[in-house]
Amino acid sequence: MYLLVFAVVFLIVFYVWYKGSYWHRRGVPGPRGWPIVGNIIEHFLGKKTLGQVYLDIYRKYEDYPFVGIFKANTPCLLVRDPELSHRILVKDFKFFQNNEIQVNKEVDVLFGHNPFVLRGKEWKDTRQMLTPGLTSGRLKHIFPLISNVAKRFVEYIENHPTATTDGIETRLLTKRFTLDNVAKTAFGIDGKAFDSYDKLSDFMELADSFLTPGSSHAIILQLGQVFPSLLNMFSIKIISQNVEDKIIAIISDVKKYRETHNDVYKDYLQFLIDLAKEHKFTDTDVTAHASTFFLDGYFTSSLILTFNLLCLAQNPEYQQKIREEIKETEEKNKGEIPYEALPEMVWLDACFYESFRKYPMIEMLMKLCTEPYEYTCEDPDLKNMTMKFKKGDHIIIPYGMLCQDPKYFKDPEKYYPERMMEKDGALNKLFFPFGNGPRICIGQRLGILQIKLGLVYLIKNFEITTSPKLQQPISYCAFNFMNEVQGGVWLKYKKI
Ligand code: HEM
Repeated sequence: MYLLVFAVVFLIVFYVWYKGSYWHRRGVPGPRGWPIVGNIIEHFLGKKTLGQVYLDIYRKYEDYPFVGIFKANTPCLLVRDPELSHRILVKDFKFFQNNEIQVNKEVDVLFGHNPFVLRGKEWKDTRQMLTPGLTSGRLKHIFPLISNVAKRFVEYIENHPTATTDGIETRLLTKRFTLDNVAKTAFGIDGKAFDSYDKLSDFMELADSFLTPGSSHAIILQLGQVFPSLLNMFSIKIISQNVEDKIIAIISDVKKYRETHNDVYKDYLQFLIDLAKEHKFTDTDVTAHASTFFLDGYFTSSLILTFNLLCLAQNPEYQQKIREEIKETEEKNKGEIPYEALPEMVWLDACFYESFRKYPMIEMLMKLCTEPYEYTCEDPDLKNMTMKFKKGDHIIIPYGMLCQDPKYFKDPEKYYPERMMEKDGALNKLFFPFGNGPRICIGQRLGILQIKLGLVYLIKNFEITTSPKLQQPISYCAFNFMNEVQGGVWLKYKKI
């Protein structure tokens, strides 16, 4: 009996030691991992986001090009050397083609068609097929639709009962704007997001169930992030059947309407309907691709717009610089801000990217090694070490951590848009808010367009300040895929 107990205890201890020493056995430095929780106990306890836990480790190992850590029971390599990140995303992408998250397309029909979760040839073909729907030429047609939504956005704030008193919770406010944009441009319907001050329209309710902190979708997505094989292993759907059915029904109705009316449409849905004829898609396929636009276009852009407004409310001198730039641009363009003028607005551009840096939407990109690869660090500031990647290795690209590293961004806590005006300031090896390389965000032009247009309309019409209801310094909700502000972002809007 004693022998049996001893053998069991020995096996458990050996197992714990063996699992926990995984990276040491591969010659990679890093903290020891504990059973089940790995190195992310603070995340499980709700004290920190996953990104904040990684940031602590990133800072602790400042001389190393990479660190071996454990995300619960999954060993992951936290890359610190920006050159290695660049090689993984861009130069040597063929060795690291897949994102970590895996979704069963048969089970999760809508999310499963998103290029972000697709792999191999299917990813390549889908991406190639969808990209022409988001070119600059197509966006020019979408521009007037978004401008109209932006006008309603302004009216909504003008009449908002608490705009100048308690302020408006701006995370929800910006979601109203991007939801109406997405409803119009991807679904061809009116999202009715600005119809009420306290209630959500049906479409908004549907959309808000995705990814909103605490919602079942958000929790499942977060679980999928911590335990990457879980979704696939147990055939768990991120988008519930109920939501899926409703979205499919909306698209089928719009499609039927268009088939019986001869009007000309130039939106993204029409691009998909035309594509469907060529590729013999079902309604479900069309809906799935429209949902990619919906999921990726609605949530991300509203979050970035919120952070932009927060930064400008905290730094009114930059708000004023953008206001003057809007005036100058309008004077040159007969009182209008045309599509072509947006990229030329240098203060708008610098403030946009600096907000992105100061408040990263996500802390990291998760990648998988798809073919063995070897890398030797040659940065004189980091240890001269070699990493031998194996197929299946999980990799953390520390996008948000680089943004907060004083080695690369002086006084990272400071909001200083001028840094983005310096040569190569905005997009480079250290700063890649839309990812980089062959998997770079396909919707970045649309994201930039709707955020900048929203900013132009709001800054032109309102003086934006922080409300006493805003909890400062801000903190993030621990259990969320993206960085969501705890307690909301309360800002005041005074009509100019
Ligand atoms: C400001 C808004 C946005 C931000 C910050 C953003 C950011 C990102 C990031 C960081 C990635 C991962 C890139 C990588 O793995 O290297 C990504 C991928 C993607 N984004 Fe966006 N995005 C935004 C808006 C949009 C919009 C509006 C759409 C669609 C209309 C979109 C569609 C996608 C798709 C389909 C992918 C997957 C690409 C692939 O794996 O091939 N995004 N985005």
